[in-house]
Amino acid sequence: MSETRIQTQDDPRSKSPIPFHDQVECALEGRVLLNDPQFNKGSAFTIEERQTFKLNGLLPTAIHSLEDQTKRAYEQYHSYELPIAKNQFLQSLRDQNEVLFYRLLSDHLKEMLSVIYTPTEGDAIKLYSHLFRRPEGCFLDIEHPDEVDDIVNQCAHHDDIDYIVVTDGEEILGIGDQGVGSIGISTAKLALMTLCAGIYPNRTLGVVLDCGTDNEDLLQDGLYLGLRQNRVRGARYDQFVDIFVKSVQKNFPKAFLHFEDFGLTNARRLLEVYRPQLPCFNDDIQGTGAVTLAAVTSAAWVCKLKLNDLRVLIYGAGSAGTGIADQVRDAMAEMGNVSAEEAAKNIWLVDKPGILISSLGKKITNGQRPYVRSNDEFDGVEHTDLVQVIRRVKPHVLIGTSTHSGAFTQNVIEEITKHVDNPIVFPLSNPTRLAEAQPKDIFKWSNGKALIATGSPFEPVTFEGRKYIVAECNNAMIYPGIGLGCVLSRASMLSDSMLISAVHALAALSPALKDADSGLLPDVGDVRVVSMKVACAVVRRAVEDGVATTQGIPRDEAKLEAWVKMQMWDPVYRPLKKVDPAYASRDAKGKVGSKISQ
Ligand SMILES: NC(=O)C1=CN([C@@H]2O[C@H](COP(=O)(O)OP(=O)(O)OC[C@H]3O[C@@H](n4cnc5c(N)ncnc54)[C@H](O)[C@@H]3O)[C@@H](O)[C@H]2O)C=CC1
Ligand SMILES: CC(=O)C(=O)O
Ligand SMILES: [Mg+2]
Repeated sequence: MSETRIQTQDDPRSKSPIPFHDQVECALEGRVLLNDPQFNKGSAFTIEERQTFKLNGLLPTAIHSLEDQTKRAYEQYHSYELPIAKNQFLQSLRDQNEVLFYRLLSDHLKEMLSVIYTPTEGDAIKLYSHLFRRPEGCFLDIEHPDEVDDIVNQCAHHDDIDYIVVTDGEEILGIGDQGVGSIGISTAKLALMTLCAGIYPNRTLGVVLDCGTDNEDLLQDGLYLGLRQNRVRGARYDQFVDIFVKSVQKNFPKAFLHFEDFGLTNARRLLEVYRPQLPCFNDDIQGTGAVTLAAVTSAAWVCKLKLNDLRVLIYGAGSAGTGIADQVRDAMAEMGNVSAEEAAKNIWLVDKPGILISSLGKKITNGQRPYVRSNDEFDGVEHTDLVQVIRRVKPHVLIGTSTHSGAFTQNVIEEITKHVDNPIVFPLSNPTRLAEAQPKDIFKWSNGKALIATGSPFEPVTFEGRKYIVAECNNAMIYPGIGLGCVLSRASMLSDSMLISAVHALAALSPALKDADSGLLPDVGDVRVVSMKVACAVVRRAVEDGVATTQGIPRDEAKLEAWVKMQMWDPVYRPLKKVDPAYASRDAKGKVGSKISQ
């Protein structure tokens, strides 16, 4: 939306990278206005607005508040039984009235998060070509690279885009290659950016790079909406991604680029290529690494152990697994004042071939290489037998990022419990059905000793009358705050130290610091406050690292918090100001002509 700014020179808002919003300029009227989710207020349009924007006769007489509308929408939400139907209801609300959509979700975040994110969004992505009604986001296909630049520019609502999520759809939320339907992960991650961190919804862009799909079910599906061909790989793929990134740099030089759910062969490689070139981030590698390190840090406090004394075993050494390994290694190195190589000795990786040892040679990926062990260390051990590996390593921490449902068996949990007082066990694979173990089983098999966090939400567990809150260790707890911090500081890059600052800020909010059974990470219902605190830590570190380009960022802690909060978008209706279409900025016009909806 285009905002009218009313400021004095001393107003702290004059130094804000995100414009302040007293009023919203709008050039639309009549049905076109009602059909635009960005401006539509439905029954909440005032008498004056109904007159000014030619809405009389297009709405029932009564004027309702946003609170009334939220009540009605909540009732409607509950008239659907299946999570996927609830997901589709919320999607249609988002298509109709953006403020109401975000308000409903903000008021019921804990209840609805699993419906708009993992696991239900994974089902919606899988069914995308069958449930499709209205496009949302930006679709770029590898057969038309010369159109990328124009489309990227046209798809944006606003000339100033703050945050872009892009996926190529190869490894979606633990359910593999989902082709063009993966647009749903970009738009879902953006919805969370707005909900959890107050990023302005119209200053975001969700993108899918349609490079084909290797998912046979999709290729055989007559209703499939993407490119019906196998994935393009190699030089042509790299060129296509590069054209997209260059287009982002050209059209939206201030934007932060978030890579999501790229496949194993590309995720880390692309991050390494683009990290020095523009402010960007891979959520599955860095976001997952950061949130997991925060949960491990908080578990170490509970166990009264130092982080760098922990032995960590990671099962499933792909993007998420190696991202966690890197983050934990770097934190251990910093804390112990030792080299990364030395710190890596505390981390063991297991993948399909079993424990990663040097004789695996070319099967080892670049991301796994720092953690490869000598063959001798595992002499006499069946390399693919997790129980035997645990017997040899005696880990304090066991993390699952494998998509191998049930891999943490009773024998596995009993074995780890033999060697340490409180095993730290995180089955992080999504969706729920792919978790490496059920928290209630881990708790029972460890005699209530385990400290547990999961990738998808789980109910609290009980053992002998004791109730234990299972923390949701999902990157959604941290990437919104990191993203907000980068956007507000207009950081030229996301440095490693900014990530570590984000981790410390999150870990410091752990409820387990006060009560060991109350969860290793804050409750998802508190994520907005968490994001604000994480953003402050990221902004502060960006200034210290000299990568912040925003001028006049407050140094004082309380002022910094106020400055961050002030720039977070809230789902409330703002007065609409009529502007002449001929003079309106692009965002005041809403979607026009052939623009793809966002
Ligand atoms: N909780 C969170 O915040 C996050 C969770 N995840 C979840 O982690 C899982 C993995 O995601 P990515 O790392 O992106 O995928 P990926 O494909 O990059 O990595 C998966 C790894 O697990 C390995 N693997 C598969 N089956 C195995 C088995 N039976 N034994 C040992 N290793 C096995 C694969 O070879 C691969 O190296 C997914 O379920 C995903 O949803 C991913 C990102 C964030
Ligand atoms: C949470 C997430 O990013 C994933 O499962 O891929
Ligand atoms: Mg992901």
